[in-house]
Amino acid sequence: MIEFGSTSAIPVTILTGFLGAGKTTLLNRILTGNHGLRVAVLVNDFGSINVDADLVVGLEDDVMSLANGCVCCSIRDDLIETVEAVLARPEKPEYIVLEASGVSDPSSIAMTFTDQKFRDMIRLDSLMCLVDAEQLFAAPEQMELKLRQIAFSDMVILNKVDLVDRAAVQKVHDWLGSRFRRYRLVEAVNADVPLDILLSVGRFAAEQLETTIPDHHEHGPDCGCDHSDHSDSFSTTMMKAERPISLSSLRNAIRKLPGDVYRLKGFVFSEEDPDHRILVQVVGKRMDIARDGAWGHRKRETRLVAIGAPGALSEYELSDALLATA
Ligand SMILES: Nc1nc2c(ncn2[C@@H]2O[C@H](COP(=O)(O)OP(=O)(O)OP(=O)(O)O)[C@@H](O)[C@H]2O)c(=O)[nH]1
Repeated sequence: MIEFGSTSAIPVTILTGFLGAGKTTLLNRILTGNHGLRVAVLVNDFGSINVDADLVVGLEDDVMSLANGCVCCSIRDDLIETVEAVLARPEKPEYIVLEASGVSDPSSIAMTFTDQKFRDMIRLDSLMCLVDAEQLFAAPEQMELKLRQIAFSDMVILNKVDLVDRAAVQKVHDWLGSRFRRYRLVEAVNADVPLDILLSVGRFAAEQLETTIPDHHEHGPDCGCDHSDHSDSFSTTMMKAERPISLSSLRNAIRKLPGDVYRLKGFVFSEEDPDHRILVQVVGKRMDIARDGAWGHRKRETRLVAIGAPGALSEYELSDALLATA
């Protein structure tokens, strides 16, 4: 049985959910919310560029970035060291929020936070899972992971309900209801949920980690293999370019990406608007390309990261696809 820390322990909220479900969006809501807490933020991106850390509002120097791996496995030690560093700060945080990578298994992360080592210092408050109402049934080969992310959480935020009709929302409810005996769910648009169901709710219960994962008939029963570093299920590819690229060509190239590229995100130095950073967000087949702030003192360059099935895209193919047409 896992023991909880003392009541003076710093609460921790973990945000989990599949790639692109809305974790950073929720994190930003928490950070801009009216709670008056000194929050330490840990952001984990599976790819080698931590785009998310760059998108966290107003805390440029205060975000602890964990990139190039997943905190549930390959860079778990980095997570432990980062938590130790946060706890050693002269001005201790009053709250810790971790945005896990979209490929992570939350049970392993929860175990890090409930470890004896941190017993009196931190207390796992809640493990929240963002679910993308539009994309939940996309990439059925990843359903086992999506189920694990939901199963180990104490709250599901069914996000992006603006992108689907009520019948599709009901389909998600029915699907969850047929797999989980009990679950808590709140629907949201842009992860807009009340702060009082997010922070210091004390919902996490150690029993969550003993949950059995429902069968996922979409892809047969659990294969039982070792998902130790996700390399058997995911690959990540990065692209950097210093010369400006054409946005219209980029749009065309993105439309042609293979279907097993689940996520593409990053910043573009564009021909059309060279003074502003362009933010690219691709989740499944949905693409959003929008003007971000001025480059200011930042280096003008394109940095994009793609995550997909193993071998979905080589570095060469990504650069070729995105630059050849520039
Ligand atoms: N239409 C719509 N878009 C949303 C909503 N929530 C988030 N988005 C968009 O979805 C994209 C992905 O959102 P993020 O918050 O970056 O998702 P994430 O889970 O942090 O992504 P990863 O860290 O890459 O796994 C962004 O373009 C968001 O603006 C929503 O409720 N509705």
